Amino acid sequence: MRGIPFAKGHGTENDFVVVPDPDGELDLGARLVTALCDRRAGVGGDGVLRVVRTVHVPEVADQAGAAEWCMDYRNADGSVAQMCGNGVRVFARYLVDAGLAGPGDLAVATRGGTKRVRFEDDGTVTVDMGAAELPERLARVEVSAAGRRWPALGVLMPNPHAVAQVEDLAHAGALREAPVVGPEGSYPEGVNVEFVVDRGPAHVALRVHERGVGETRSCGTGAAAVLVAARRRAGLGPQDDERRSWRIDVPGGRLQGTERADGHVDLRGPAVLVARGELDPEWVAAHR
Ligand SMILES: N[C@@H](CCC[C@H](N)C(=O)O)C(=O)O
Repeated sequence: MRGIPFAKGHGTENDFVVVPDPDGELDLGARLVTALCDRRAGVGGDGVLRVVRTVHVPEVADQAGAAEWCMDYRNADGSVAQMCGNGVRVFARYLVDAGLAGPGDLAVATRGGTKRVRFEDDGTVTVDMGAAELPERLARVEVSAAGRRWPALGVLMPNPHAVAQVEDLAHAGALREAPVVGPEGSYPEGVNVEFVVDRGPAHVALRVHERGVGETRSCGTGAAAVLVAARRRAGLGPQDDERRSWRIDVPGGRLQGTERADGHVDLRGPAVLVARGELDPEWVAAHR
């Protein structure tokens, strides 16, 4: 029996198992996703990126005219999320590397809408992440971790984030458990939490605890949410030209975010393919 192909990649050390399934034939249940992401008994990753033609994914099939390929993203616990900002760069890199797309700009369908991707001359990849939403009901949430509590800003990118400005990233503690975000019920579908410190003008650093994963080395949608929160904190809106571009340091590297006048955030960063291989079909069958 032939093995099922896969690749392994990362963007600022937010790592993914990439599983090509062009015609939507793979039964990618939560059990298999969890097993693939297991760092000891599986391939290991923060999530899975299924590479599938958009027409075969009913939730996003309306994007098929704009984007041939859909990034079907799953968190390491098997849950589904709207978008993955680091994942979409790795996904685009995979499409080109596998000959499924040309090397020019391309569009990727996601549950969070169609994303435009651009390959830069220096090898980095820029993604139009769309515009952040800052709902009034999430304007004053609160994050608690390691015995401390901070006010936070809720940002939808479009997946849910709570951004807390802290004095020291170490104050968030070990982050082995999810930070508590209140008031209770603010995020009925769970939340990604970013802890942020200022590093200088238009320069921040963050740590993140991701919904469905735990602490990760980077989060692209989180970085975009942090950029928007930082600009708003500085009194800057999308129309303000001052400090549009920010350096965003994450534990796994550096991202660059730019808020455009239309409110969209362009996020630029690395996209690395590390390995290709075949999954043992018997192992896959045992984890369905
Ligand atoms: N690491 C991702 C975000 C992945 C989804 C997130 N855990 C969620 O459930 O919303 C990124 O780079 O954006």
